[in-house]
Amino acid sequence: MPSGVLATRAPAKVNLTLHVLGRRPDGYHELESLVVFAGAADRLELEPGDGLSLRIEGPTAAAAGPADDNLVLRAARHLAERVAFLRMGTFRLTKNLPAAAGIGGGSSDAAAALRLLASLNGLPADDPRLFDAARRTGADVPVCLDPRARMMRGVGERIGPPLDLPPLFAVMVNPRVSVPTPEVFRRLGRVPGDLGPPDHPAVPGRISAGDLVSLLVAGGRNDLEPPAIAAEPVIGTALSRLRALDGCRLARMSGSGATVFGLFDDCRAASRAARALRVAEPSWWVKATVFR
Ligand SMILES: C[C@](O)(CO)[C@H](O)COP(=O)(O)OP(=O)(O)OC[C@H]1O[C@@H](n2ccc(N)nc2=O)[C@H](O)[C@@H]1O
Ligand SMILES: Nc1ncnc2c1ncn2[C@@H]1O[C@H](COP(=O)(O)OP(=O)(O)OP(=O)(O)O)[C@@H](O)[C@H]1O
Repeated sequence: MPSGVLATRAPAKVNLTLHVLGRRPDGYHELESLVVFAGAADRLELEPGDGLSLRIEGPTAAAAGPADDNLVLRAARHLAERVAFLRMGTFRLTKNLPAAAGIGGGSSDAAAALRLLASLNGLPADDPRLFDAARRTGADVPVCLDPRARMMRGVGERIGPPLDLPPLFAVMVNPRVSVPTPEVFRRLGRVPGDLGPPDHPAVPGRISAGDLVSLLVAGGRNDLEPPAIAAEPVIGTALSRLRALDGCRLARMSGSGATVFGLFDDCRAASRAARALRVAEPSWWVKATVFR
């Protein structure tokens, strides 16, 4: 068993598509989503020891709220309820990603905590108790457990096999507004029980970046974009700004927003676009990155 400090990255989750099929009788929404992970990430360390505690630092630490309520601790407690004599310790979270931003920052941190606890306690990555604890922590946590491109269905509990997608060169933009996920779903106005049929295009196991972008443009969408823009019109402005940049092939919102992303042909085009946007909107969070 490891005894030194353990560390892992908690990458941003990006919904390249987000189809809402309808609302289940329990109020949650049934989804189909192609999920990828960005180079942009938080970092989580675990120093094994007595008890369970968390220190948060980094540029977006304040937005993550009080430590006691943090999804890292909530995930650890859910796992401790399922695994007897779970070894824990002190977590140190370096928060770089914007919070309540549609990029699953908290969910990815929670999944990272479960990975570190699994490794400290010698639990196999496919231990069902890890998945159960992830589900209990939040809808986006299961897909973040093994952060690789996949289809996610149901309310996030039906995870497809990893997809071998080409790297996508992207610019992520957060116009510094936060939109609570429940409010965006509420504004969608779906009635419980009205479930439409699945309509997401099949994503081939191997596909070129050009074909993938064409598939996303022709057959994909984010159904939460209109209600999120209604709540925070600046999201619409951020999308228009991205679309107007040289070489932007697709601009779309991730999750329930407010983060939006643009896809570009190569790393240079993405870096150039990010620089231009930072000059035009110095107060926005702008990050050139790669999605995998
Ligand atoms: C929109 C996505 O980000 C897409 O990846 C996720 O579905 C949201 O995942 P999350 O933030 O982990 O969501 P949770 O914290 O579990 O749920 C927050 C709230 O969002 C709403 N919610 C969430 C997921 C879902 N499939 N249907 C919902 O209606 C519910 O009102 C819920 O109370
Ligand atoms: N580790 C964490 N990082 C960020 N926010 C956290 C964390 N733990 C708890 N929170 C709380 O959770 C709320 C949602 O944060 P998070 O960044 O996970 O949202 P999100 O990016 O919209 O997630 P999703 O894409 O899964 O809907 C925040 O308002 C914050 O108060």
